[in-house]
This record gives sequence, C-alpha cells and structure tokens, in this order.
Amino acid sequence: MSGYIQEDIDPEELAHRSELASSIAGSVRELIDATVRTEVGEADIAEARRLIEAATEILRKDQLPGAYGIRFNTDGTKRSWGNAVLGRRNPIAPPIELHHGAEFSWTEVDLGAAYEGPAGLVHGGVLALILDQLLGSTAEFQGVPGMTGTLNVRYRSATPLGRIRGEARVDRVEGVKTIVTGTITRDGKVTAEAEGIFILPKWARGEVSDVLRKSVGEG
Ligand SMILES: CCCCCCCC(=O)SCCNC(=O)CCNC(=O)[C@H](O)C(C)(C)COP(=O)(O)OP(=O)(O)OC[C@H]1O[C@@H](n2cnc3c(N)ncnc32)[C@H](O)[C@@H]1OP(=O)(O)O
Repeated sequence: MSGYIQEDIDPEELAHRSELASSIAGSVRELIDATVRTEVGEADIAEARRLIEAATEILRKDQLPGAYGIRFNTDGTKRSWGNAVLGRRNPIAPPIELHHGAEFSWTEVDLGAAYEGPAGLVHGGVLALILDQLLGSTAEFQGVPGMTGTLNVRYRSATPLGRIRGEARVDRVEGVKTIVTGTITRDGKVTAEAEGIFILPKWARGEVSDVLRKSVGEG
C-alpha cells in the first residue's frame, strides 16, 4: 500500500523537525482563527492577503509531490504529520494530542471559532472527526488496528465551543473487527457518544499489519 514510508530520521533531528512542523502549523492555525474573527477593513484585508500569498510562495519553493503519508522510523515511531485530526504539520487539525492508558485513551482540546456549527456550538462533523480518530487510534494502540468500517455517533446534547474531553476504550475484538466505544464531554457532561467498528482490511492482513502493529506511537 503506497503512502506508508520507511524513513529513518535521527531522534534529535526528528525532534527538531517536529518542533518546526508544530510551530508553523500553530501560526497558520492562529491565522485561521484570526481570519474567522476579523473585523478589519478592506485595506487591511488586502495587506494581509499580500503577506499570506508571499508566505505561501516561500513554502511552495520546496514541496512534497503529494500528501505526507505515514512515515516510520525502524524503531516503529510513526509520523502522521499530515493527518486531518492530529497531524503536526496540519493547521486544519485541531490538533488533538492522544494519551493512551492501559484501559482507555483520552484527549483534551480547545475548539475555537474555526470549529463552529450551530451558533457558539461545535460542528457535529468535527466531533465525529475527532471521535473517528480517537476510537481508531485506541484500537491501534491496543494492537488491533483497522480502518473505520462504521462509526455511529449519538449527539446527546449540544457541545459549546471551548475545551472538550474525548475518551475511548476497546469494547471487544471479533476476528479482524475491533469494536471501540467513546464519549465527548464538555464541563463534565457527556454530549456525544460513539461506537466504531474498525476493520483490518484484506490488503493489510499480511506484512503491512506487522508494520502497523509494530508502530509505537506518534513521533
Ligand atoms: C490508524 C488509526 C487511525 C484510524 C482513524 C482514521 C480512520 C479513518 O479515517 S479510516 C478512513 C475511512 N474508512 C475507509 O476508508 C474504509 C473504506 N472501506 C474499506 O476499506 C473496506 O470496506 C473495509 C476495510 C472497511 C472492509 O473491507 P474488507 O477488508 O474487504 O473486509 P471483509 O473481509 O469484507 O469483511 C471483514 C468483516 O468486516 C465486516 N464489514 C465489512 N465492511 C464493514 C463495514 N463497513 N462496517 C461494519 N462491518 C463491516 C464484514 O461483514 C466481515 O465481518 P465478519 O468477519 O463477521 O464476517
């Protein structure tokens, strides 16, 4: 399967690149929030566009031919830096940082103006996006990875923008299927719950699954 790339990078260099990736993505994330909330006039918009276009041109000087993919060091450390939910290089990603315990995985993240659906509330699709990754990564961390086959989300009550917490745990494993459940809470109240079926696809049931199972987390 293309897109899975073995690319060994020395740990010190990797930490440096990771920091660089996070810093620029953080700046662009700020820019997105500023763009959503700006009230400045036409002249300031024109000036901001000029600067943004200049910055884009600098970044375009040296580009990957396509998406970032998923890259591994030989020790299994994995980089999903383009990922839409947790990608370190990706300003679209909230980004969520996942924590894995023996029993469950969790994340806490601030969702600002860029994630709005109904007025002042988190977009339901954004919650589904976060749940998809959180539940999928939980399955992966427990050594039973898979692609999302089905994700059911029940929105119990509205989720105001701000700091949310997500939690997930593997419920059971049935052959190549891993069933994971999870919740989103805001101020201690469960606002959404989900159940996902993660399936190890046919193409990954041999060699690739060994690579996936050996991966030890985000670098
Ligand atoms: C790495 C961790 C990060 C994860 C978070 C990110 C998640 C993602 O965004 S993944 C991207 C979104 N998902 C996709 O693109 C998946 C697209 N679908 C597919 O690739 C395939 O249909 C796939 C992998 C789900 C199943 O296909 P395939 O490998 O052929 O499965 P197959 O052998 O037919 O079926 C295996 C079992 O799963 C069941 N099954 C198949 N499809 C589904 C489904 N969509 N939902 C539920 N069960 C299913 C079958 O009934 C069968 O069950 P049983 O073993 O009990 O008979």
